[in-house]
Amino acid sequence: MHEPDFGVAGQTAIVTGASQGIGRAIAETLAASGANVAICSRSIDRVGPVAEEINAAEDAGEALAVECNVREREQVQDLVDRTVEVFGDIDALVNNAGGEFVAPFEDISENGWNSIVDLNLNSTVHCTQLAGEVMREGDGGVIVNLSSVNGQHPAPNESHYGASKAAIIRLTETLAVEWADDGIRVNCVAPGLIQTPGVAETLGIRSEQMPDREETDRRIGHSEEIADIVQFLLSPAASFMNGETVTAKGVPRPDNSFDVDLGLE
Ligand SMILES: CCCCC/C=C/C(=O)SCCNC(=O)CCNC(=O)[C@H](O)C(C)(C)COP(=O)(O)OP(=O)(O)OC[C@H]1O[C@@H](n2cnc3c(N)ncnc32)[C@H](O)[C@@H]1OP(=O)(O)O
Ligand SMILES: NC(=O)C1=CN([C@@H]2O[C@H](COP(=O)(O)OP(=O)(O)OC[C@H]3O[C@@H](n4cnc5c(N)ncnc54)[C@H](OP(=O)(O)O)[C@@H]3O)[C@@H](O)[C@H]2O)C=CC1
Repeated sequence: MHEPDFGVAGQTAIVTGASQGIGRAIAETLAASGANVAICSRSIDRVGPVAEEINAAEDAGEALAVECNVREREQVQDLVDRTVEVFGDIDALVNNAGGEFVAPFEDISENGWNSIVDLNLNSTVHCTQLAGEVMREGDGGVIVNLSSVNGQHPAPNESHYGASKAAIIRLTETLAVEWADDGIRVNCVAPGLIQTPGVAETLGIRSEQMPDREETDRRIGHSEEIADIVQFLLSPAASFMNGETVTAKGVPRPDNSFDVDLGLE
């Protein structure tokens, strides 16, 4: 009888933006399954405690915390170097760090546009090229990128974010083809609205003010529900998936609306 292998034990995975939210859930999930994780954020004071918590857990993989702004290529190179130094190799990369602000297109300055494209798209390029170099010189690997439903469908006031997340989907598809012969799979996850500190900040509300999952039939997702999909894509069970985008948005929202008042006109 065939038994599916959803495991990641023994893998070394870089997870960007892992001090909170989806990235933290991904790091904790992979480590709980026996993977070693190199996790980063812009502040060692924020990401360090996540690594400490993982390292204190029994029967989990090890965590290395690195202060790294993924918008800065030389800092990403340091993240890659330190991961190889400590764990010996890189098997997986999860390009999770990202963000946005909500604003009408006409009100987004050149710097505002560039900051979101830089944070979401260019950082994914830095991490993928530099960690990908290690994978290509070694025995391949697996990459998972975080896009968004807003990269698949239009949403007002998210032009910069939507454009950067749509580009991530096409980058995923292109690299899956380019790097297939290097033994590298590249896939993508496109979440709907997920309850995280970042979303609460974007919406200008406290996390606990967000509608709870039970309060609405079009509920907001939880970070762990995205982490589980990422683990699947990194596992041997997904060995025949390459260049795909997995959407996770609960009940479909054909009009792409949220059950949250964004406070915008
Ligand atoms: C609505 C539901 C959302 C659903 C989808 C969820 C998507 C997510 O990604 S949620 C999780 C992400 N977390 C966050 O987005 C955190 C909250 N946002 C931020 O911390 C920041 O906005 C940032 C990280 C996204 C950008 O930071 P940074 O690059 O440091 O930006 P600066 O403050 O230096 O500003 C650069 C530039 O952008 C202009 N700007 C900033 N906010 C706004 C705004 N609300 N409206 C218009 N313009 C904005 C800012 O003025 C600067 O431009 P210049 O003034 O021309 O220099
Ligand atoms: N939550 C949602 O509804 C959705 C989220 N997504 C995507 O999922 C990903 C995670 O979102 P979410 O968990 O909500 O975000 P949060 O804002 O809650 O967390 C973002 C994480 O990224 C880190 N980070 C931000 N900027 C940088 C940077 N320049 N370099 C390194 N780390 C950085 C933050 O750490 P620190 O501040 O310590 O640097 C934090 O750990 C993003 O790509 C987002 O676009 C997609 C669809 C929906």
